[in-house]
Amino acid sequence: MNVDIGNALASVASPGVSRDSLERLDERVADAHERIEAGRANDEHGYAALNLPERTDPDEIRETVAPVADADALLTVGIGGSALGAATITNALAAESDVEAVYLDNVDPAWISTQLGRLPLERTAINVVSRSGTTAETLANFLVVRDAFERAGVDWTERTIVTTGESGPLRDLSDRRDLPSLRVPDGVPGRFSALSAVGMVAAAVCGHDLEALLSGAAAEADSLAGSLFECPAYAYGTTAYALDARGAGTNAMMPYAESLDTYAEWFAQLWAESLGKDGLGQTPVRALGATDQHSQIQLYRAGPRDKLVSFVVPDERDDRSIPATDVDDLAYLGEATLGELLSAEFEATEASLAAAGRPNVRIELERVDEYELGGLLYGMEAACVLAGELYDVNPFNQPAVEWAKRATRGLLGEGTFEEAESVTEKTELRVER
Ligand SMILES: O=P(O)(O)OC[C@H]1O[C@](O)(CO)[C@@H](O)[C@@H]1O
Repeated sequence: MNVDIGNALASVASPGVSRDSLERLDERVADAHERIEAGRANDEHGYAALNLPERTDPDEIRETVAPVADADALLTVGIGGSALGAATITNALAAESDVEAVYLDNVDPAWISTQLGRLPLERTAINVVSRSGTTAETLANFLVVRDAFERAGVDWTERTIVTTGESGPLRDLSDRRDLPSLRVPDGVPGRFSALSAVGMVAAAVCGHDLEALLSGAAAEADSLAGSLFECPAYAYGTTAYALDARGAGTNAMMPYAESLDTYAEWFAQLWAESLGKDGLGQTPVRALGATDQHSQIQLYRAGPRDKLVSFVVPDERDDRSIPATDVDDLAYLGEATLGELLSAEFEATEASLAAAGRPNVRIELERVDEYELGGLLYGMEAACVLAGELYDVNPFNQPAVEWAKRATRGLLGEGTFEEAESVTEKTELRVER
């Protein structure tokens, strides 16, 4: 990935960051880079995720998924970082695969039943992913999926791949049933695990090029340097941090490729769960170009000056011509292609924000393929770790999510939890029709 931060400079936008401020921040980037490299060298928790390009073994992953190589559909049962990385890869590359990748990353009963009802279970592989092995939604969905396979007379043990930690209920089940399984590498938080077996099992079952994904990530890793002016990932992380410090508390991630829609969702978890700490953090918002030009841009251009817009744009894309028309007013379209229209829309929207003095950053990819995706995922993870250093927060934990998990377990009778009692003591001011 390449990054252009020109439209985030104070000479263009407000809030904006001046060149001088970037120069001063670059001294902190040098220190942060040293810290990150030390964390990588010692395989410290979290930093270890930035070693995945050289640690992940594509052969081991392909061997493990070989029993389900005949699948027409892949049902991934996982949530958060145990689904979004894989979904980003397989949804971005869906046009290249004959395998339909479905993600059960919620417990909405009607939706789950619809998915199970429409898939050819006898030719569907099950990919169960949970780092902790204890996540209620994932385990509940897995119990439901198993039951559905059994009712359909399909042996789920023949079609299941498990990715989890070294211990926990899912590890126990996997060992007990001798299921093909892989380990979530130690020290790699869920939202930073797309380039491990967590993201790669789905990519392998869908036939994507694991080596290309990892070498794209490795190239990004090689670009990490002690200056933001030499490292796209750090340039992005520093700019986002600097803009937040100057009032842009919202970061709208707006890829100009339908295939990158899930990437924006993955970014939202990465940015929110990593940096949302100690009262700090920039709120990630998902948007999509050109679609959200017709829903969000009014606000981004004329609303409060509290947003950074982050565009992701591929330079090359498969194209489709717009047929010529005898309607004079539409002649300008008939002479173009959809890709040219989308690129013009992107450039026009980027320029429209700059013209209104609204900060935005461009993240450039050559095209949406395995190599570039690997680089994008790694680059944004490194940008996030760098931003964590600048915010001086721990980007690798997520203690605030545990309250609701305890309350849920209490409400479902799995022991006594004070959080569950608080749920029943809700303050009410009901307004009824
Ligand atoms: O992989 P696991 O342990 O099932 O967790 C799933 C997700 O839930 C979280 O722990 C948040 O609840 C995320 O950090 C994680 O990606």
